[in-house]
Amino acid sequence: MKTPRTLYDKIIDAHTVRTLDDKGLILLYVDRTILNEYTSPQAFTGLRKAGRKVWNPKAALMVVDHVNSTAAHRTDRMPDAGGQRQVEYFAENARDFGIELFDILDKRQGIEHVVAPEQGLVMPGMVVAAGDSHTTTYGALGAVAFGIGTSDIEHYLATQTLVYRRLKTMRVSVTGPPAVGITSKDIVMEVIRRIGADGATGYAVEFAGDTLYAMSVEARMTVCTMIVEAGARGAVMAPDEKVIAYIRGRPRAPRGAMWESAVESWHLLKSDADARFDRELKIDAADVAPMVTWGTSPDQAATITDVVPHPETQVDVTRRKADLRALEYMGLMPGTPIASIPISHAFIGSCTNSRIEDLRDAAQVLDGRKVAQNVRAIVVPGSTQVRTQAETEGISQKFIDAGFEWRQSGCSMCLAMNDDVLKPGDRCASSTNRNFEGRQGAGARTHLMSPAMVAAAAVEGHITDVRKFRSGA
Ligand SMILES: CC(C)[C@H](C(=O)O)[C@@H](O)C(=O)O
Ligand code: SF4
Repeated sequence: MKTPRTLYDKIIDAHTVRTLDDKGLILLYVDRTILNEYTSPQAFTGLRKAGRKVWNPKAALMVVDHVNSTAAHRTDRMPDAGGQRQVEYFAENARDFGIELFDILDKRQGIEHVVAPEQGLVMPGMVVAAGDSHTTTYGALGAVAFGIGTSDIEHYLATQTLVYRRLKTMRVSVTGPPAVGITSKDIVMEVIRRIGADGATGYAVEFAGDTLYAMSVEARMTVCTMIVEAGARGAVMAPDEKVIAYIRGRPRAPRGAMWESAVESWHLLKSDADARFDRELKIDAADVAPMVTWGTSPDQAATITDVVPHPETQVDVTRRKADLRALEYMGLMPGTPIASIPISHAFIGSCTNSRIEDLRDAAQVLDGRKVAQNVRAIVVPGSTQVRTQAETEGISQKFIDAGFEWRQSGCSMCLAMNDDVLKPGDRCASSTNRNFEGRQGAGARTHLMSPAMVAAAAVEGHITDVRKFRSGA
């Protein structure tokens, strides 16, 4: 009898070129990569020095996303000289190595993790590795996907393979209907709070359970993106009919007979019923409430009805110290209700939460309301296509009417690598995924939450419970 296998193991087995040791080290075939201007330059320099070519230029796409401006009328000039050099070298590499590039003025440009699914470049059963940790996003489409470092990018480009150590497997099952107004962002933040910022280190996480399958593919991308913040080095979900419908007809999706046979094989992609996972986590969706981070690590989070915790109640000494330091950086007193913390900025964007349905959800909260006077609110669509669609649907107008700045796409204020940078002491309600010290600018304070929660905070001028803005809540 065959040993039952997890979906992760099935996909990795199907891509194993050679076993390199008896502890899970393998030579792994990788189907595709996406390159950005920030992590790829050294890889190309390495190839140039060694006089190597890219093995299969068609299996890569280059997208500018981290360093570019998101100004409404942007040009192809980058905000600073460093970014300009990166983008110019990026274009030179695209030309010299024959790889397709979506540059900053291309109407298909955007954050790589939004663009690749949008183009139909990622499909179930694939292995996708790319120079950005949030590559795990593609797990939502049934691919095993993970971030790699610069030397691995070079190895991949030259050979289409990686020296890869198999991960342990963790299944996160979320079941039952969520309470009204709860998003997949709240669910993944709750998972991270429970298992900790290193809880998934060394694991590939498979998301399972009816809750996420009842949600859209975009909502599933949010959980697969953000599980990186628990240390996961890979994410995957068995594809269902929604995934197939999502991919059908996209520019790079197969067509005709190829499509039919692909779909047939995708139906087989699931973990065996009795497959054993190294770790299991079960969450009842009804227990999840809107989540907000109060600290400087994504697991320093609380529900909207909680208060900022008292570090002295923390038994673990290391965690107590980390909590104290975080509260100092965040300028927060223990016992302060989360739903009273004033903000100076509101940011909706990032690969975690900048897809069309995130914008629709936030716009619904904003409908007929205004951003509080002392708040600067910014919305940055995940791609130029998302931006165009939001304009067609009238969503952009709702943001503008409420007092949000309507921007061009890019990573923007998710990280201080372009001109969207906060000042020391600024406090931002943010739909992003990282709240590290200085992430949005030196001395700036980040509170992670769902896009709808950011919209609600923007309106009230302080962090607040979005459920009171929701009809039916
Ligand atoms: C710049 C890049 C290396 C980085 C990542 O890998 O995640 C960035 O996208 C981030 O979100 O911090
Ligand atoms: S949006 Fe943020 S998390 Fe996503 S790739 Fe860009 S910088 Fe990284």
